[in-house]
Amino acid sequence: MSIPGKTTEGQTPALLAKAALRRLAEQRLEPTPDNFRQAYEAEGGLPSQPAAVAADLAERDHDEGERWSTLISRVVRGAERGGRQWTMARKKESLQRVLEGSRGSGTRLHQRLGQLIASWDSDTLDATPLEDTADGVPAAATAPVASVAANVAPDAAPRTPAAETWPVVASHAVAQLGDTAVQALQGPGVPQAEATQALRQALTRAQQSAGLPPHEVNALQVELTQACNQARRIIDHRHLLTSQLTQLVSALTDSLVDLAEDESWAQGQCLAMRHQISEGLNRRGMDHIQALLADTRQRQRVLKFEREQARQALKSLIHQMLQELAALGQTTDRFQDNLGRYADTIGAADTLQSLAGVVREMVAESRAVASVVADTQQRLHTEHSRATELTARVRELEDEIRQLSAEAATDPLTQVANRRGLEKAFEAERSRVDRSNTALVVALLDVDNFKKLNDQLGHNTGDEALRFLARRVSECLRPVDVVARYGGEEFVVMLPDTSLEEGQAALTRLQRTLSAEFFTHDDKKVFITFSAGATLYRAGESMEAALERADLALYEAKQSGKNRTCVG
Ligand SMILES: Nc1nc2c(ncn2[C@@H]2O[C@H](COP(=O)(O)OP(=O)(O)OP(=O)(O)O)[C@@H](O)[C@H]2O)c(=O)[nH]1
Repeated sequence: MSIPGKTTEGQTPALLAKAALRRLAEQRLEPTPDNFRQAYEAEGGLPSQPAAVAADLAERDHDEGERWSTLISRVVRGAERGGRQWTMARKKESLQRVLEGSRGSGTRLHQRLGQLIASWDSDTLDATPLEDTADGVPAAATAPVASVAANVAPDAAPRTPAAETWPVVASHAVAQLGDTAVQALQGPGVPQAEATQALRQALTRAQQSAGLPPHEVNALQVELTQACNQARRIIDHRHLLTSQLTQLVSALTDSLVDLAEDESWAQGQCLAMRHQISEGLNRRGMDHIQALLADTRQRQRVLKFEREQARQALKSLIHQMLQELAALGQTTDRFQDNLGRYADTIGAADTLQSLAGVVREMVAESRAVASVVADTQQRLHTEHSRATELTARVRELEDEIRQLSAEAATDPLTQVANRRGLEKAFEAERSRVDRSNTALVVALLDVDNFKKLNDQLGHNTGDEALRFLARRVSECLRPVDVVARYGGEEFVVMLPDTSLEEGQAALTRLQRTLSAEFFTHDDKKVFITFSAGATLYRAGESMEAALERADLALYEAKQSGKNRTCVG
């Protein structure tokens, strides 16, 4: 610090120093060298900045001017240069935002302008052609625009600077999307392995791309686009295969009808399969149809075995009867022969005694023949009854097997109608409503907290709960009402000739009844409730349309506390 020897007012340096210390004390400032110098200069009426400081400031000012003029030249050049992603309008808009968002700080303004220009610089006209997104913005432009927009957004509530968050989010997104794509590509085959490897490599390079020069960024973008196109081709191909597979299964179900031993057996199952396929491939539907087919197959196998046994028994019975008849024939033939012999003997008999002997023989033999005939008759009668029984059983079994096709319309677990049965019933109800112009309530029922029940008491108890519910609903409603399992823990109920208010009241009554009951499973008492949504069928609409409204009402019932019926 330089202290001048004498002031203009003739005060000595010692006096000035004392006055400076007093000033510091009055202003409660610490006696640091800078504070003391300023107080000393103030007391002495000296210029407040020494020449060295002024020179220093002038130098800094010059540097600052240089820095800004370089930056502004870059802004001007950048603004004049065309770009693929950074259009003129976008550049103008971003520049505006940077200026508005950094008004309070020159340093920040400088820094953000620098970032913005760097982003413009990385956008060159020879970049790889990009695919347009639906809203017309080039897909690859989204990332830089988003990142810069985030960087230059005006400050609002305190938040982490976008420049710090964006790389973290982007890196996370790349990792997650990469994993998802790689998983989607999984499968045997060289193309899959190649596409997976290409995608992995491109993504790894993308994650390490921070600070790459513009031309390398462009190369990386090309690599990423190629890897994604390769992956997309494989996934598209998979979609195609799935739809072809669906068509194939559909064609197979048709030909199964022709190949089946008895058309009606296969027909029901094939119709159920075809119906399921037409509804689209979903996991629940596929599980359902597989269970249905497995159950039907198993029951048919048992019935066919029984029928075969009955047929065999009938065959051996008929064989036995033929033997009996043959044996009888032999006996009667022999008797016939003997009768001729007896006639000769009687003709030649010359004494009463010899005549009596022949007659005795004849009577004995005819008694024996009569007894054989009676026995045979008795046996044939018994065998005939047995054969009649067996024939009836074979017919019965064949009827049962045939009936299994009808059971493709019945849910094997709950024994109420399944979807196919429901559709049939709906068609019948619909034409009845159209004919008689009466009201039809369509309701969707859903067991409450069923997942919890399954989790806590086991899947078997869950199945039992569904059986119990289906039984109780069927018992409590009128015989004309239709109950069907819609899938999982959902049931559809159709109440013909019923107003919406009556339908709601009936379902609410059912809910109260059920709330007071329980079923036992493995010695445990199990209580279940259900929520319902009901709607009035509107003439001409599809079942799905009515169920959609019922579903909305069901949602309301669930949301408003469950175990209740809402209408929609
Ligand atoms: N035991 C058994 N469970 C089934 C069957 N079909 C579906 N489920 C189960 O039913 C449960 C349905 O659960 P969610 O859809 O979450 O419904 P929730 O637990 O009843 O909940 P809320 O409907 O909101 O009351 C799932 O756990 C399914 O696995 C079935 O045939 N048997």
